[in-house]
Amino acid sequence: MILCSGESLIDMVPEGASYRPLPGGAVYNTAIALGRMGADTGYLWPISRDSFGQTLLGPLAEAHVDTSLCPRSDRLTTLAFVTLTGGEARYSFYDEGSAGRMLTAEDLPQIPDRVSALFIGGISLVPDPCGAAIEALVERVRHRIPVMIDPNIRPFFIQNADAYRARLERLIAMADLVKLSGDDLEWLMPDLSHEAAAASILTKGPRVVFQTGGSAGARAHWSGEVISARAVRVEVADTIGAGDTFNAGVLAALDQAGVLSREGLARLTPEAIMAALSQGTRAAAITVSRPGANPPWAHELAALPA
Ligand SMILES: OC[C@H]1O[C@](O)(CO)[C@@H](O)[C@@H]1O
Repeated sequence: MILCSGESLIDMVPEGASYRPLPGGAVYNTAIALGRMGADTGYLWPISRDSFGQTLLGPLAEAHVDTSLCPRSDRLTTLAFVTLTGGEARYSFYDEGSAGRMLTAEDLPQIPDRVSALFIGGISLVPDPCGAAIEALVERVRHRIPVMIDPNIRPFFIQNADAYRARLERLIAMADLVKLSGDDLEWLMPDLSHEAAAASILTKGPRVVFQTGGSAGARAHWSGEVISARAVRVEVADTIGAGDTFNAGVLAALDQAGVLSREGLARLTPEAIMAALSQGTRAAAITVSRPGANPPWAHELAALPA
């Protein structure tokens, strides 16, 4: 089971003069996308007992995502108010004292043996105590199973840039797979080109660094090689959840290829990486073609022309 641990929240997406509440959160979106693609998926994050908590549980159940490891909380669900400029999304987060933000390492459940990979990322890596809790989780499992991280950096959310940078450095050094967008790479290494920054991250420990570039497609930096995939051309509704869905495509494809394990990643092939890039970009194309983070089901992915 691929376990996803990180924020779920409600995206308040502009609609006319008002907002439409839609389930979201980077890691939640990845869990939903994995479940919809048919991968054996679990989710670990505090779920509020408020009505938005119920709203978040519905899609997880529909996508057959195992939520038995999710602690329940009397604190509120995080909200993200979204501004859209030509489909490009920006976020303002309301997470002070929320169910997710207040997760501590002591709240973490025992991780069962059936968990075969861990995916982390998003704004939950930024503040404490939840950021420290995720770090503790990674330390507990990383010797047994592969870890993928997508920091999905939201600069306005970061209050202590030095502490966050230090945390990302530790997490990237512990991770096997890293995904970064062009914006993430610019934030991390403003003096380098995206290519050079991604290649440099590869030297910090991960086996593969995935670099996404929106309509320019995606690349994988691996063992001295760069493997590229073109983006699928679609009419963009908004970019919410594109990277999150890409991550799920990558993980699902590596899982299907039987290489999503510590030993498996040691025998990665260019073909397996290409299949991962292709599934990631195809899945992301469907998500951007519709409002909010609404990842594709397996049949929708299969129906997308090559
Ligand atoms: O998690 C932070 C934000 O990023 C998204 O996941 C999109 O990538 C949104 O659903 C959420 O508001």
